Amino acid sequence: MQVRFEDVSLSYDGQKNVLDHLTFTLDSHHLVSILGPSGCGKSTTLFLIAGLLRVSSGKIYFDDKDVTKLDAVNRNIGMVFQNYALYPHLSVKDNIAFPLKMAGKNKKERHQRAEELARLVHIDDHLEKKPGALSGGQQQRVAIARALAKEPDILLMDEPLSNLDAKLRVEMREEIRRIQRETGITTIFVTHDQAEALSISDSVMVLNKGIIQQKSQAQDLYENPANQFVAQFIGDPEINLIALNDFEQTAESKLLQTAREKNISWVGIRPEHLYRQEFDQSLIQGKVEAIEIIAKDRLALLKTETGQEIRVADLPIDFEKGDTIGLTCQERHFLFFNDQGDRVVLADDE
Ligand SMILES: Nc1ncnc2c1ncn2[C@@H]1O[C@H](COP(=O)(O)OP(=O)(O)OP(=O)(O)O)[C@@H](O)[C@H]1O
Repeated sequence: MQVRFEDVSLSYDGQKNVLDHLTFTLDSHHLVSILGPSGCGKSTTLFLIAGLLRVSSGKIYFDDKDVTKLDAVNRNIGMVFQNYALYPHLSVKDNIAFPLKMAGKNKKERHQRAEELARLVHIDDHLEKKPGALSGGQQQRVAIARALAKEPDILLMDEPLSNLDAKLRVEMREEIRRIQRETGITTIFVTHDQAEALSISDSVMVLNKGIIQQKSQAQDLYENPANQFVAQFIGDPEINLIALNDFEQTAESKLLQTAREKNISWVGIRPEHLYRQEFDQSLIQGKVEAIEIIAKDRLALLKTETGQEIRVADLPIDFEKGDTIGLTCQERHFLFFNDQGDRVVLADDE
């Protein structure tokens, strides 16, 4: 089922738009993440799709059907929340079967379907247990199975992995991907965690302050951010935004000269794209302020003479704190931004 917003705005107080004229299409049978910082409007978007909130203006379509005014119960949606929301007094099997009971299905049918779904989410060894006897990851498996019980057209997941520890989060995100692929159900996954969104989604919609910043495939967000916000939000450690004036002019190329002519203010360079270079050929020089080595990750923090901080990742640490070193980067990795934070693609930059 395709989900389409047409110029949708939502205001909780009748004054300020929490979602501001959103227009987007989420493709059928895809897993799409809505990603953004806290308070950007992710859950609000999800609740509008679910029919738990009403738009202030605009229209929502499921395929060609206008569902803007349709109640939640008539939208055929499955929902999974952060806190699982299972019934503690019911067994795993009865939790999964509960929506079918409400729909008046007979016991045999209910149990058959619950067992089938339990197998799908790999919880079939625990059918008779109560939720309290399960781990967080197992409880979330039950919640997913329950959400799928009525064969919804769309599965909505609101930060479903936030309550799990780091290792389990990684395991469960792979599981969600697998379950989505096996069922083919259109899934909309809300998260503030970029690694989560980038790793499991067919496409990612980045929101900030109720406005869509970019909607594209994960790798594209990293390689081709539409603006400074996306460039800074995607990528860990965060991208360096270096004032063009901070570059050493001795090694300046034609591309950087063009950038100056086009009034580029900032050059974005990802920490992993910087490497060491002799002073006379380096783009930028800085004093090493800190070196951080955590397992396989190596990170250095430098400061230029003008006080600009530069993060460098994945480089051989053949220098010490206090050393001044030269750095450079291949031009194909430059990302140019103007003063308004918009991306500017220079002809030579293609
Ligand atoms: N019921 C409400 N009444 C008034 N304002 C609300 C209500 N729910 C959310 N908001 C506000 O709307 C904005 C968007 O909230 P929303 O919960 O959609 O953001 P979010 O991106 O899901 O954030 P988080 O990741 O923190 O859950 C926030 O500024 C929030 O304070």
